[in-house]
Amino acid sequence: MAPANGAQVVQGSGSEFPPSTPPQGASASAAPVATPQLNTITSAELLSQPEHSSTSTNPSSLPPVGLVTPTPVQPERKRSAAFTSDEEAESPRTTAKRRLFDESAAELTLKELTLNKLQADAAYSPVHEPSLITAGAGSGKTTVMLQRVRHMLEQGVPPANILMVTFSRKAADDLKRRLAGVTGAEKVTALTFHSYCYRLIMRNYSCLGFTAAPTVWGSPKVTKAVTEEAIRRVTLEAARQQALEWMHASDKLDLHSTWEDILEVVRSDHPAIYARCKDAADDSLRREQERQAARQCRIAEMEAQGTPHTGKGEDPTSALVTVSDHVSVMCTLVYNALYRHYMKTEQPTPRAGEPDAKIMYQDIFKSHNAVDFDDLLSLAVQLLNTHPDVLSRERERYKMLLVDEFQDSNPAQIGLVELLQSGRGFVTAVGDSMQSIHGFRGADHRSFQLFEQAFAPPQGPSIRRPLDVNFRSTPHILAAANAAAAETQPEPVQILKACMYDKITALRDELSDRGIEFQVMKEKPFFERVIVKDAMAHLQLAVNLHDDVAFQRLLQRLPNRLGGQFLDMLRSEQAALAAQRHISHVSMYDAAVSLRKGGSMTPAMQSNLIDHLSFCESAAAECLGKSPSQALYHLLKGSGYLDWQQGGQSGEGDAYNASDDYEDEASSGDEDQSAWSKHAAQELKQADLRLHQLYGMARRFEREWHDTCTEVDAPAPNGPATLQRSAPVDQTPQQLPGDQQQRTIAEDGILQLRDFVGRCALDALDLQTSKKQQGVYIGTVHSAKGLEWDAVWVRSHGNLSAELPFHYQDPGDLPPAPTAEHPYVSNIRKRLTATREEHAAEGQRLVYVALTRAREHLFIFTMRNQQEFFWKWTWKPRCVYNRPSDFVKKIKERAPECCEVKVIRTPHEIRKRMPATWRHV
Ligand SMILES: Nc1ncnc2c1ncn2[C@@H]1O[C@H](COP(=O)(O)OP(=O)(O)OP(=O)(O)O)[C@@H](O)[C@H]1O
Repeated sequence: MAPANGAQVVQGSGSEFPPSTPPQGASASAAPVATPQLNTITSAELLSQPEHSSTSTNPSSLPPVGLVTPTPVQPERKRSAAFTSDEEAESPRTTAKRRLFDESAAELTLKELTLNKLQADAAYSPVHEPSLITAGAGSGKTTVMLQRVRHMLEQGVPPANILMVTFSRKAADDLKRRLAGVTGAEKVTALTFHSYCYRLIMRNYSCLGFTAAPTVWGSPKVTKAVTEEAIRRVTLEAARQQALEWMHASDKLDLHSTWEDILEVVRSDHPAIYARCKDAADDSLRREQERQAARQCRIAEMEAQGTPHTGKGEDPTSALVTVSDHVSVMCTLVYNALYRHYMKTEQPTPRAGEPDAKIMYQDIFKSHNAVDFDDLLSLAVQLLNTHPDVLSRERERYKMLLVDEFQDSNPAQIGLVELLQSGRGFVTAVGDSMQSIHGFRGADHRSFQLFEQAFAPPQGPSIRRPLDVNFRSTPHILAAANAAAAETQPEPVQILKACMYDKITALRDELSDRGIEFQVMKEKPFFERVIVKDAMAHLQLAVNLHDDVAFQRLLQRLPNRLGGQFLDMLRSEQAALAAQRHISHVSMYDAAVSLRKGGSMTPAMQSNLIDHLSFCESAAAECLGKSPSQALYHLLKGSGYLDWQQGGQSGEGDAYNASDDYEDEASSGDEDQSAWSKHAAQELKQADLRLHQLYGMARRFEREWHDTCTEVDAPAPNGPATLQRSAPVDQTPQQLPGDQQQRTIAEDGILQLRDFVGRCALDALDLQTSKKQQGVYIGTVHSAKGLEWDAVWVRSHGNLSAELPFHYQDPGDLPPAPTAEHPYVSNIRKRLTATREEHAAEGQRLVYVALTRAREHLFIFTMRNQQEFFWKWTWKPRCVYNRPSDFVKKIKERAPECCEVKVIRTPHEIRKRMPATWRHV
């Protein structure tokens, strides 16, 4: 039988590998486990084949790092077949497009792949043994991980017990996609670290002190507002403590005195100071009121002219500001005045223990029943550490754990893996230290060592499984990548692919001959669209009435919207209620209920408020027993939003071009829709394609959810008693009687809805990529990690390391640190000033990742001159001269045979035409 990659293979005999033992817990008398029926090559055969001379598994025969050993053998891939076979029958344009953009055409399915010896060793080692697969880019690490899952399934591990974890949603989807066709694989769970943690927290929220399943907040706007609020609260609290110390002589004050008490004492003991501060604070209040009044007038004028007020520019996070600004200004002024006063009269005593901004920050989230995206991991670890029952349930549920891209794990992620697998080690980790590009957000470069310390048996054999052949890129591409990263010692890899350098010019000629245009995909992310945000706010409110961001959004976006004047009343009511109840935060919903009872409003406002609240209150009940897609439809209908959209009255400035980013997720793979579901989908489609797309996402989520959550969950402390399901929720399960059945379906629905809302919140924060196959994918190197394309264009200017999310800055360029900087702020400062060496090394790895994404064609652009905006205390445009990146120079020096240098346009033209120039390669 001819192997897919041109190598001769023999059927695996089973004697080559240690015989597999059944997974722990299986009966000792169980029938012997079948040897994997996959083609394998013995090392002897490998060595005996001339075309594989460079793939010897003897480490001493590996070429020196940075050198490439091209061989004349090119593995036959599906892609190659597609290039030659039916080409004549197709129009030239279609063929060329398919060649460039059809990712799936380039891929061999798992069953078709023939693993080499090292890959087979790694994939088929006993499933209950820990394994650390480390190798360079394109060497098949992910492929081996998937083969290992397939092996586990063949060994009888229940699919529901297998959890694959990776770093982005796209990568998780990709794992599932590549497993398609393997029996049982649809029930295997593939999640990102964050979504796993969110699921865990959502099912056990009360153990962490939440009142309901928390909402995930992570958008930069929200976190910035919370950070500001936390810093303000910390500053005020520190000032309060200091003011108390200065005024210790006053018998009217003690440790628990509030700012109101302090102000009262200042008013009686220091009337002059008080009067000065009060005047200044009143002045600032008056100015704020004038600003608000002017804004109201503008809105009223716009409405009178028939111009819809879109709410654009309004900051939904302003809802987070709960401490009255006026009080805050007053306190700061008094603090400063007291400081000056006591500095003159006596030596101030040193401050007492500083309040912690991080704790304050988390408290603010908790008071909103929300969690910060970045805290999901540490909260999950905290949960598992403090609740052994939850931990043992999780260990029981996911016995087998496989982690991709392990080099990017941070300490919390490593801790999570250790917790879930401590004492047994049914865990496989896969990674490449050369591709560690998340150091800026805390990834720990010692992750492999920590893994070995945790799971390798002290005196036993090594658990490292190296791989040695790059199956992805042409020799020239790999030589260029190795040259670019030469100083950072990449894992050595050899080449199995033939040189395809001559094809680069062929591709260029082909493109221009056929008039193919590049389609640039740089859409506004789906979850950033106004209509999608509106629809999501409906769902968010249904699962958490106290989600202020969603509450405020609907307040201002639904047809009977309540304007800015009402919002001001609501905020004052929130502050008043919080003060009255001696708590830090009262939700907008609670404040609105209080206003409904007796607020001084106009009758129109009153009636709109009553309508709005009755919709919000019925939303949660409405969703009980409904799947996310059903809930979405019913909520949009119930609030009047759907009809409003159908009437085309929303008048949003979010013009939608149907060809932009629409994917018909509702129909694909969803053939067994009920008549009701078809009708709902149709109605949503008529209203707006994006609503239809969201509905499709919900349907897809439901199918996956049922695939991966069908086993019985042990009763969670706050979750439903049972989660038994075998049928989709729009069909009635037969096995449960009466009330119990009703209750289970209802609880199941709300749990599923929460899960869906959480998933969408995480997706909105994940790297935004389109799933569209057609067109050029444009993204960051970070978002391209783990993926591959036939042709890759890399834009380089200066140095790619300048593209790292945290720029290196000379400490001298940073604003001077205040004398008493809070530790939280100094931490951020420290991250900003990572050493120049650390930054440069991560930049080099970034280059390596970028270049190794290419299968056959790699273009690197360096612009000599370009207009740039750069940050130097102010935004200023200026034209800068770019010296070629260091890595471009390195490639030219070390691998000159690999590159062709070509000037494609004058700098002026490039400047004028970017990004359209990308079309004219
Ligand atoms: N034994 C094999 N025969 C043929 N092709 C293979 C083999 N192993 C892997 N490949 C192909 O090589 C390419 C790279 O594989 P994979 O993505 O698993 O590598 P990786 O090591 O995870 O890469 P990276 O570190 O860059 O993410 C894929 O197209 C895969 O199908």
